[in-house]
Order: sequence, then structure tokens, then C-alpha cells
Amino acid sequence: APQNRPADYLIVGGGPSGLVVAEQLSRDPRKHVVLLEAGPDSSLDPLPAPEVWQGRALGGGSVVNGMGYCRGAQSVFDEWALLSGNEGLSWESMFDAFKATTHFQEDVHPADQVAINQSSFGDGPLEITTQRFQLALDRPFVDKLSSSLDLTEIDFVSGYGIGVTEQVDAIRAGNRTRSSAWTSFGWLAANRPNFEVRHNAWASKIEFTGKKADGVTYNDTLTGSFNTIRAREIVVAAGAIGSPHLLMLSGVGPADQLEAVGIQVVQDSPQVGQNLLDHHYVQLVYETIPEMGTTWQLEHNETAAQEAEAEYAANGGGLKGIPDGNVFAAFRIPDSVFDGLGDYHVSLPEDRPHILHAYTTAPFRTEFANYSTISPFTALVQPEGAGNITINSSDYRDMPVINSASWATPADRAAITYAYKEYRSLFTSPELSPYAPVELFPGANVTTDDEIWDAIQRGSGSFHHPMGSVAIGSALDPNWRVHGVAGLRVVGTPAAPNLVTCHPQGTAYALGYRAAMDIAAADGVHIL
Ligand SMILES: Cc1cc2nc3c(=O)[nH]c(=O)nc-3n(C[C@H](O)[C@H](O)[C@H](O)COP(=O)(O)OP(=O)(O)OC[C@H]3O[C@@H](n4cnc5c(N)ncnc54)[C@H](O)[C@@H]3O)c2cc1C
Repeated sequence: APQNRPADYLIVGGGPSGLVVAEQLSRDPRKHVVLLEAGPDSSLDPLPAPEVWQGRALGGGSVVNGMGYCRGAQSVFDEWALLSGNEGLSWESMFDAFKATTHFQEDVHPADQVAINQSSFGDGPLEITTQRFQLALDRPFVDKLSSSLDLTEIDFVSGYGIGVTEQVDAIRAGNRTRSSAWTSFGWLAANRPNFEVRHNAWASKIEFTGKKADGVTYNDTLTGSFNTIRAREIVVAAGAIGSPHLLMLSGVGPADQLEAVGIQVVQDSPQVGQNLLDHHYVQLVYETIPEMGTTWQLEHNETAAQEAEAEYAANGGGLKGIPDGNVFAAFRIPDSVFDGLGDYHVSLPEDRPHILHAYTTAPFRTEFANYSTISPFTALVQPEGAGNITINSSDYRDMPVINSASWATPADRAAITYAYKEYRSLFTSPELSPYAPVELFPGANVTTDDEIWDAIQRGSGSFHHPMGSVAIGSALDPNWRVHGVAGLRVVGTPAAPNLVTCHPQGTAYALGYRAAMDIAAADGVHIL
């Protein structure tokens, strides 16, 4: 495409949301769509941004994520419609967007074990399928959590937030390989003459003429040169960390923070970088039994590794054909946990869980590298505390300062402490303890409340689910435009008003789809 013609749409970021927007808008052959992605092109060679562990390749987070696909509680989306003034974010409308972005591919799996409503999927590019193999603990886990927590086995794609599930995944059923934003939406659009993708193109600054955004300067990380692309409309889809960072580097953000590092203020936008929400977890680690397939088995037990290899070669099944976490439960904890701690958690709509319990067979802690382990982990699903992103450098290569605000309020701390104790006790039950005979972390000697709180702090991590840092309805107008400037939108996870109740990638695709519909309607794009 001619370099000197301004792009109609210049999209920064090639993750789920950016690629959906690009694919949709480039259906109009009159629109010249350019997408810049900081990472490399190969979905086999992802480079996560190490500091925050977001995906950094064509496909974004969908190239490195755990592939779990869900949507969660519908009340979240109805609240988004209210908060944003954008009716397209209601559950009813988002359900159509979830369907339009995915299709369900039946796989070889005993049907009675997966409660999945296939009509919750449409004929969109992202392929979703079930597991082809179960870990020894999966069914006991589902049964025990159902009975102890009074949960029903449900799918998390039809509007439910509370229950227990064997999750579905963004996996191509035929060959058990990852279905990513690049291999779905990217491939669909890649050969259109009006669509241009530049990878290894690290956007360093959005250019403005006055208050009109009209270009993006990027560093070509293969040659080191800087280029500027002019555009009529710029759509930032750089994830919940990268998007506010790029805005701030470009002069759009809290004026005092920008001035402190010598960035010329284009627009004082105090909300850019605020409202950073994430799912934080805390882990347990158990030495497990030989019957449990674990990552350790694949790496250290030659017989188990050969069996896994053979089964994967034969039918794409076995330990190598699954992601390392299959089952989870999402549920509410008793209101009494929050006595005297305010009504935030208690007053959440009834379909929203407080807590998510899951487990993985991947090693969580390097000190147990010599053990075959399972790591149950429990996460706060709707935290009260929100963090933020600021900058302490005007150099685009320096990471922003991330205040993740895990366990930030007394009620959040009470919830995670309750959940951690309760989860630990489930693993001493007759049903689950056979799979978890030896507790390695925090360890049997950790018993008092102080010791448990210390363990929670040492065993915490991010689910890598940041959302909300450039929220629609506060930092953005209802059509995804950054307040106070022209020609600049933000889409995807940063634009979410708050957190979904389970894994967010499905929502990232659907948000991209909704944004594309809104942009098309406002700008007269004909999506064919
Ligand atoms: C390790 C990990 C595990 C996860 N597991 C799951 C899971 O199992 N299920 C699930 O649903 N979700 C999971 N997620 C989350 C999910 O992948 C994200 O929510 C989703 O990818 C967000 O989509 P997005 O398009 O908003 O942003 P992203 O996917 O983050 O895409 C943003 C893209 O923008 C690019 N970019 C950023 N800054 C710039 C710049 N200045 N110039 C050019 N390009 C830029 C990035 O390189 C990236 O490719 C996981 C995430 C991680 C990191």
C-alpha cells in the first residue's frame, strides 16, 4: 500500500481486540487499514513483555495465554452498558458479539462429562473446543467442589457466573494447536489488499496536530529506524498496560504526571491509567502421585514423556494435548466474612462470584523444581481495590510504573484469606487428599492467621488479566473516543469499565467486535 496515503484506520496492537477491529474494518475495501504490532510475526515465537507478562507478538495475549475461554456473569455486561452509556455492551448485545467471534468445534470427548451449550457459539473465526484428556484429579475436583460448595456443573459461556466446570479452550480441535487472534482473525484479513500489518513495529508516540491525533511514530525493532504513519483515525488496542502507557507518552494522561517527566501535555486526562483491575491469585503447592500427569512428568519421567508424545502423535490427546489447567469453580463466600468491612462484596449482583478456585500441574515455584506437583490456586474475582499505571520516564522503552493493588482493601484481604483457608481444607478431605499427599507450600507448619497472611503475600501472583485502565464511560466516550481529543480511540481490555468474572480473552474479542460495529456506524464503514 502506498506509504504516503494516510491510513483510514491505524490500529496499534495486534492482540485479540486489535485484530478483530482490523479484520472487521478492512471488510470495507475502500478503507485502508494498517496495524502496528510491537512483537514479532511468528505465533510460534512469542515474546512476552517480561516485566508484566503480557503477550507481545501478532496475536498478543492469545499467543501466550492459558487458552481457557469463558465469559462469566451476565450482570457485568449490563452494568457496563449503564456505566458507559453504550447499549452495545449489555449482555444481550455482547452475547451476539461472543457468538460472532467464535465457533464451537466438537471434539472426541465423552459428552456426559461436559455441560456445554453449543448454541452459545456462532460461526466466527476463533475455534473453541473441549478437552480431549482428563487429568486424574479433574473429576474428583469437580465432584468435590460441587458437593462442598453446593455448585452446579455449568458452562461459563452462556451467561452464568457461579458454578463448576471443565472449561472449554481456544484450541483448534483437529490438531490440538492454539487458536489465536492471529490464526483466526489475522489470517482471515491478512491477504486483503487494503490491509497492512507491520510487526516489530513498536509505537513510541501518537502524533497530534493541535488536539487531533493524526499519526503514530514507531520504532522498527528489526532495523532500529523510526517511521511515522499518518492516519485519519487511530485505534489503540495495546492491552491494559500498553494502552495507557502509549497515551501518556503521547501527552494524554494526568497532566501532573506527564509534566513531572517532561512530556508536553496534549490533554489532561486524569482517568487514563486509573481503574487498573486484575485477578490476583494465591497458590498452594502439593507433591502429587505418579498417576497425575504433570509438567514435571513430561520433563523428568522418560516413560511418561514417551507415552504423552505417542498419544499426542496418534490423536492429539494425552498430556501434551491439553492446557495445564482444566477445571475451575467460581462461587460466593458467606456474607458474614465481610461483617464490619463495608457492603461492596455483599452487594455485588447475585450472579457474580467472589472467588475462583482452580489448579494447575505446571510448576509454580522454582524451589520445588525437583517434585512432581499440583498447584491449586484461588483468586479474587471482583476485587474492591483498584490499582493504577503511571510513568516515571518519557522513554517509550521504559516500563510504566504498575501499582497492581492486590489485596488492597480490608474486605479484599478478608475474602482471600477465607478462600485460602477453605481451599486448603478441601485438599485435606478424603476425596482430594489422595492426589495431594504432601503440602509443600505453604507447608504444614503454617497454621496461625499471621503465618497464613504471610504465606498469602509470598504466594500471590497475577492471573495476567488486567482490564479497565482506559475505561469507556470515564476516560472514553460511549464510542470509544478519548475525551478531549479527536481521532483517537482505545479498545479491548483497557476499555472495559471493570473486571469480568472469569478469564477475559473471550471478552477481549467481543469488545473488539463491539468497537468495530460502533466505529463503522459512526464513520460510515461498510462491513461486508
Ligand atoms: C500468561 C497469560 C495467561 C493468560 N491466560 C488466559 C486464559 O487462559 N484465558 C483467557 O481468557 N485469558 C488469558 N489471559 C488474558 C488474555 O490473553 C488477555 O486478556 C487478552 O489477550 C487481552 O487482549 P487485548 O487485545 O486487549 O490485549 P493484548 O492481547 O495484550 O494485545 C495487545 C498487543 O499490543 C501490543 N502492543 C503493546 N504496546 C504496543 C506499542 N507501543 N506498539 C505496538 N504494539 C504494542 C502488544 O505487543 C500486544 O500484542 C492470559 C494472559 C497472559 C499474559
